[in-house]
This record gives sequence, C-alpha cells and structure tokens, in this order.
Amino acid sequence: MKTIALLPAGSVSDEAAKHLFAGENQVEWKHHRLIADVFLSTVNGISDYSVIPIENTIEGSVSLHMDWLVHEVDLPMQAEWVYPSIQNLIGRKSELQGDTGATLDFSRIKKVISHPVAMAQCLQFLRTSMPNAEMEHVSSTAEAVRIVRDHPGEGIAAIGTRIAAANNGLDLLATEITDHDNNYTRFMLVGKEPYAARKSDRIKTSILVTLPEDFPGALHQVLSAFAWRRINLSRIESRPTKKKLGSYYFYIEIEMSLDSVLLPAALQEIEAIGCSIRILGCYPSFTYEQLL
Ligand SMILES: O=C(O)C(=O)Cc1ccccc1
Repeated sequence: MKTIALLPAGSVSDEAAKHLFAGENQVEWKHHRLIADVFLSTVNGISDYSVIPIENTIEGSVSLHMDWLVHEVDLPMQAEWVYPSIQNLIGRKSELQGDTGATLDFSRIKKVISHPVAMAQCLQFLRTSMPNAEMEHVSSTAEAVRIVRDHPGEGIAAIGTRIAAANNGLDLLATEITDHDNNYTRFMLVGKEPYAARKSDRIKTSILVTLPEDFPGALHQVLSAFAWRRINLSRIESRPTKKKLGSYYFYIEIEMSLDSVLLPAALQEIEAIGCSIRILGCYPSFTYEQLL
C-alpha cells in the first residue's frame, strides 16, 4: 500500500495523480488544502509520496512549489509526468440568467477565484468575457469550486475541473477556457523511496548549482561541462537563494541518469571550479500518452 499526499479531490493534481497511479489499487490518497501540508505529510512520514505541480506550459515554473522543494524540505524527486490542464468556468447558471432565460450574462459575475496557475491560463478569456470581475487567488482550483458552492447568490465563479463542478453540484458556465491549446502541467512525485511501478526510457537528473562569487564566466563554465560531453539540458532556471539580494542558484534538469559515466564526471568538473551542487533527484520522466 502506498500513501500519496496531494491537493484536494477534484484538483488538477488529483486528476494527474490518478493518471500516474491508474490501475494500481493499493493506493491511499491524503488530500490537503495547502501545498505546504502536502509536502509536510511526506516529510513527517504520514505519506510515502507527495504530488507537486512544478511547471505549466503557459505560466512557466510554479515558483512557490519549486521554492518549497529547494528551501523547506529535502525530498528526492522520484518521477515526473505531464498532464493536460483543461480549465472551465464554474458557477450557477441560475445566477447569470436574466428574465428572458437562456443566455448567460457573464457581467453578473463579480468575482472569479482560482489557483494562480489556473487563473494565469485564462486571463484573456476573463478580460474579454467579464472585464469588470475581480480576480482572487486561492490554494487550489478545487478549493475555489468549494467556495463557490458555499456562497450562493454572491456572483462568484471558479476556474476548475469538470470533476470538481460535478462533485459540488455546480454548472459548467464555459468549458475549455484556457487561452492557448496544448496546455500541460508537469508534476513531480517526491518522497524517500524510488518509484518503480512503471519504467521509462527517459531518465532525468535535477540539480541545484550555486556559483562561486566573483568568478567571471562561472555559468559559462558550468554549461560547457555539459556541452562538450554532449549532455542535453531540458531546463535551466535561476531563483533567489533568499540569503542576499542578487544571490541566485540555478535549477538545472539534465537528460541523463546519474548512473551514466558521463554525468558524474561533468558534476565533478563543475565542483572543481568552486560551484556547489545539490542533487534533487534522478527519476523517470513520462509523457501523457506513455501513461494511457
Ligand atoms: O489547483 C489545482 O487544481 C492544482 O492541482 C494546482 C494546479 C493548478 C493549475 C494547473 C495545474 C495545477
């Protein structure tokens, strides 16, 4: 039996997690309202893994979650997979219908609430369909839908999944409202134990590199340690160390397993120039189709 911590039922994370663990009946889900509690559940040994959304096609890195992974906890990355992010506008049709019935009057929506990543995916839709509505961020799309359920008659709508609308007895006011197609979110499974339920040919390694101070060209040297070995990088991102203004570390995703001969040699070379390296994990990567 594996216990998995994740955001609430009906969240995008919930759909995505069920996609990775499809067909496994020995799974227990522990839903949490806040991503901090999702992480802490695994840190405290209450669950084996946490499911963390880390990157989205439209919004890019989910910085809050990446920062938790790096600064607050020490949980190795064990698998990553992508899942389509399909968002819908959810509320009560009856609140948006005038005397004449049928058409929905979106100008009656005073406020739209959702998770910041979901909201960011639908900004054009919101701007054109309800330019005067306020926007408010909450901890998940599922939480947003629950709030709409608990506040009838207040002109509030949520952005969330179809499942959340159905679970809460609410209507789909508009479907598939993201501003761009091909909107995917990348999820990470973190925990102490390796994930071995499925195999992938694509193995990645994630590291954090902190550059030495006053070393001109340090980042160039780091990148060249990978480049001349023809090691492919799929993501590189700088984030503040939170210790000093202007001090950053680099989060780097490498398309190679730590078990290879080449990668440990590249990492040694990088350390030799005075960089510090923290390995965040070496894990299989799955496409959406691979898990179908
Ligand atoms: O709020 C949710 O439903 C989540 O799981 C976080 C999220 C939000 C939007 C896209 C992907 C994940």
